[in-house]
Amino acid sequence: MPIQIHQGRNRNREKVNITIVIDVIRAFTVAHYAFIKGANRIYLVETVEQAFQLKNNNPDYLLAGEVNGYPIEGFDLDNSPFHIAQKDLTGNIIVQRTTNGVRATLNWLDSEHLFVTGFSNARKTAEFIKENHMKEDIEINIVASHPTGDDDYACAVYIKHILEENADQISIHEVKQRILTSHVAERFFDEENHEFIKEDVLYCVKELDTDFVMKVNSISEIPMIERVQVC
Ligand SMILES: O=C(O)[C@H](CS(=O)(=O)O)OP(=O)(O)O
Ligand SMILES: [Mg+2]
Repeated sequence: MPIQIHQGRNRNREKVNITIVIDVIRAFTVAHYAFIKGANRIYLVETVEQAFQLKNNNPDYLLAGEVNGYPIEGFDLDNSPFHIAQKDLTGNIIVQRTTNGVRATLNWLDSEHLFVTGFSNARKTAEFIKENHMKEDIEINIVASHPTGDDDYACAVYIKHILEENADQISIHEVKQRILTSHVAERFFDEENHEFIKEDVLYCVKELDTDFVMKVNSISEIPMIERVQVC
């Protein structure tokens, strides 16, 4: 059961059975909260233009995301888990465009099973895969989507430990510390920088006990994240 960790949003290898794309700060923490707040599905798009095109054809869709971390003019939502957590998104369809998490995911659509997660749903995702997909010869690819950020990499190592059944050898406190002290987190703690709020990173390190995982439906015309219930 080879499990490899790959860092960065670009693709480096052939098709695998299972890919888990991680974006802790902040895209897939946002996605997790969006489902908690009632979102129905999340379409993934590469560009801002594609997002606007979808909205033109479907005015009810909510556009969410960022470019290099900054909110996008004309979008309904930014890339803040803290802000998303204040919304009621019951039944809403979201279109997400982000720099790392979404773009990395779009590079792995040919995986037999493709999951996305932040830290908030990492354990649940790893346990779901362990229970439902583990076979001797299965190849698992864990993608830490930020090209240099230790937030995603630390979470990838955490997931790998759970999948390999040696979670007791990793300290969850250390994983959280690595996220909090990653260079990606820095600007959220900079009090001079009003574009970024520390609450976001604090939300990103909260492990939540929810009853679903986030799986990508890649045969849909536009790839989308769906909520898969865990028994
Ligand atoms: O908005 C974010 O937190 C980041 C921005 S970036 O990594 O600094 O470009 O995007 P994400 O795709 O959520 O990592
Ligand atoms: Mg990120």
